Amino acid sequence: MSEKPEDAAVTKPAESDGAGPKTAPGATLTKDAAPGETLLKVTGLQKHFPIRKGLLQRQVGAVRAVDGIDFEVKSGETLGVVGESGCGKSTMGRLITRLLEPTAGTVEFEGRDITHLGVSGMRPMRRDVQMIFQDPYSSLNPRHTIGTIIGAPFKLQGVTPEGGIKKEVQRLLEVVGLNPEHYNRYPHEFSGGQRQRIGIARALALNPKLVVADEPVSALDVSIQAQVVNLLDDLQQELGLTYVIIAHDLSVVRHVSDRIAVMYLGKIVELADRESLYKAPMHPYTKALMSAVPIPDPRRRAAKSERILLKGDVPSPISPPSGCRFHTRCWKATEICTTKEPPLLELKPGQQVACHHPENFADQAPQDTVLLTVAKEAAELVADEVLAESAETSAAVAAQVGDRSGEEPGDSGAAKDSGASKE
Ligand SMILES: Nc1ncnc2c1ncn2[C@@H]1O[C@H](COP(=O)(O)OP(=O)(O)OP(=O)(O)O)[C@@H](O)[C@H]1O
Repeated sequence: MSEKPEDAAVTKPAESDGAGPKTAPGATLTKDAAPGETLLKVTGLQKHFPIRKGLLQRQVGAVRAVDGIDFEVKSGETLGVVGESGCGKSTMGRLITRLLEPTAGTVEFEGRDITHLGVSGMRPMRRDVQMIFQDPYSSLNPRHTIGTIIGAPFKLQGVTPEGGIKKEVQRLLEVVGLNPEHYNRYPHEFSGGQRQRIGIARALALNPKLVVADEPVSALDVSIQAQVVNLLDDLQQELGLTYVIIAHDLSVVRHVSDRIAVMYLGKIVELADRESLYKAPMHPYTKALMSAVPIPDPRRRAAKSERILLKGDVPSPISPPSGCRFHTRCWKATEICTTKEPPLLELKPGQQVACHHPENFADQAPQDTVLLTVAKEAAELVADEVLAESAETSAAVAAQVGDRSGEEPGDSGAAKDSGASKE
C-alpha cells in the first residue's frame, strides 16, 4: 500500500470542528439498509493521478489507477477485492471511503450520491464508513496511548458516548479481545496482531456501517492472520457490519468473502460469488491467481499442483495495453483481445466476467482462434494439464450451451480451442 493511514478520516484534525451529535450509538447497531439491500453503489469510478513535468508543471500524462469500475456492496456482506500489487485496489478503497476525490464516476452510499460531498457534507458519513490499514504500527501514533488513539474518533466527531470516552474505549478494547486495563499503554508495547486489534477498535468506535479493510492481515505473521480474520468475522456477525476486504491474493479473502471482485490494471475483470469463483473461475487472470494459492488439503494438493505462472509484471497503468489489458500476459489472447476491450458481462447468474475467451464457458469470440505470439509464450508457462483442462471445460460448456440454442449469452457457435493450442 502506498499511502500512510494518517489520511484516514478519523485521524484528520482538519475535519474536526466539534460538531455533530452529542450521544454515541450504543453497542447494538441499528442499520438503515436491511441485510441484502445495496449499501454502496459505485458507477464508472475512475481515479487518474496526473503526472506533471517541467517548471510549469504541465500535465504530461496520468496514472490510471482506477479506470472505470462498477460494483455494489450489499448490507451485511463481505466483498473481497483481489489483484496483484499496483492493480488499483488501495486507490479503490480510498475512493469509496472518500479519502480520495474521484476523477469520474459516482459513489452512492445508502442511495445518496456522496461523490462530491465537501468536508462538512461528509462528516456524518465519516462515522458510517471506516478504514482499517495494512500496517498496524504506522497507522497508530507511537506517542499516544491506545486510550487516546481509540478515543480520537469521538473527539474528532464531537461525540460523547454514554458513560464517557474512557469507558467506551475500554469496552471496545474488550470487544476486540484486548485487556481494557491496558488503556494507558503505548502501541510499541503491543504485538503486531494486538496492534491490528487496536486499529480495528478505532475503526469500530463510531459504529460504522461499512468497514474497508486494506490488506488487514498481510503485515502479520501467518499464525496471527487467522486470529485477526476470525475477529473480523465475529465482529461482522455481532455488529452486522459490511466489509470490503482488499488483499493481493485469494488466500485471505477466500474464507471470508461472500463475493469477490478481481481487479487488473484499474479494472474489474471478474466479479462473482465465492462459490462460483472457486468452482469455475471464468477469467484467465482469476484462474492464475487461484492457482497461486497454496492448497492446505494434502489430498487435493497433488491434484492441483500445476500452477499457472504469470509472465512478467503488471504493465504500467500510465499506458495500459489496448483492448483487454491482460492480453500481454494471457495464454489465451487472440487478435480481438488487442483491439476490443471486453465488457464486464454477467455470463452466468451471479458471475460477471470481462473476457473474450472465458474459462468454463462458451467462447465469446469463437471466430478468433489464432493465438498471439505473446499468448504462445505465456502458454509455455502454463502446465499442459491446465491447458487441457481449460480446453475440455470450455468445450463442454460450449456444447451444453449449443444444445440449448440461444438460452445463454455467448451462444455464438462452436467452441474455440480455449487457447490450449500452442501452435
Ligand atoms: N498518489 C498517487 N499518485 C500517483 N500514483 C499513484 C498514487 N497512488 C497510487 N498510485 C499508483 O496507482 C497505481 C495503483 O496503486 P494502488 O496502491 O491503488 O494499487 P494496489 O493494487 O493497492 O497495490 P498495492 O497493494 O501495492 O498498494 C499504482 O501504479 C500506483 O503507483
